[in-house]
Amino acid sequence: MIEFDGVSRRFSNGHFGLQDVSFHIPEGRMVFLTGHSGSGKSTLLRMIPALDHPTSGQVRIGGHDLQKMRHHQYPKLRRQIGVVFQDHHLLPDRRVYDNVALPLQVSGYGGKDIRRRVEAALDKVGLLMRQRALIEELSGGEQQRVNIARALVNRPKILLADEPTGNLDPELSRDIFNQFSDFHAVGVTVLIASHDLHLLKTYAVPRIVLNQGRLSHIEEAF
Ligand SMILES: Nc1ncnc2c1ncn2[C@@H]1O[C@H](COP(=O)(O)OP(=O)(O)OP(=O)(O)O)[C@@H](O)[C@H]1O
Repeated sequence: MIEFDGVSRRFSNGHFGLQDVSFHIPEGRMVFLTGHSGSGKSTLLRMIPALDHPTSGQVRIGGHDLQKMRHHQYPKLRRQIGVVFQDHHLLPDRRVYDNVALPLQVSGYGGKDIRRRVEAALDKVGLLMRQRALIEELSGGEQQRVNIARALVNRPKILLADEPTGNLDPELSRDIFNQFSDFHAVGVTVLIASHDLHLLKTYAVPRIVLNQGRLSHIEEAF
């Protein structure tokens, strides 16, 4: 499902964000991506929806070689991938509902379908009752849950999250990880970058460990 084959990313300043990284995540698996700050986690995640590209090596998603993909095919790829990235800002002066509906509007869904899907996604993250609230009225944890609902509303095959618990408190962080675990249970392939080792070790989930842009090792689930 997600395959990296000898992937390197060299930036214009000569620095390698990733160096010769290879792994394969089969469909329906949940995997953690760990490593110290600057080890290349975000660089790796950004390549999956083709937001960034390898300078050498291959990335294949669902059997499709991204290097051979044309720009006009990216929207189709991206519709299959839900992302919870730190820089995916919500619109603070718009309602929860509108923020979650946005990807469906972009994909051309009709009004009734949008309502059904948005409500289902908000229900999953426990925010159905807050759908009329403005984003700026929500707590940090609630906003993160809106982010997750927005990433899921297109029913993606893959869910990517980059430090999804940021500086949330431990209880909320666990809540959010449990939600990812639920999506994995219904067949979504889930890849989460996190350096919260304390939290990660409570889940029986394999880990890809990066060190200075290189794949250090893969730890199987205990
Ligand atoms: N556009 C860029 N130009 C030059 N160097 C970059 C660029 N983007 C990232 N880097 C460098 O590549 C390395 C990997 O960065 P990346 O953001 O992928 O790490 P990370 O593991 O996600 O870190 P963190 O946990 O702090 O978010 C870092 O040394 C970073 O400074």
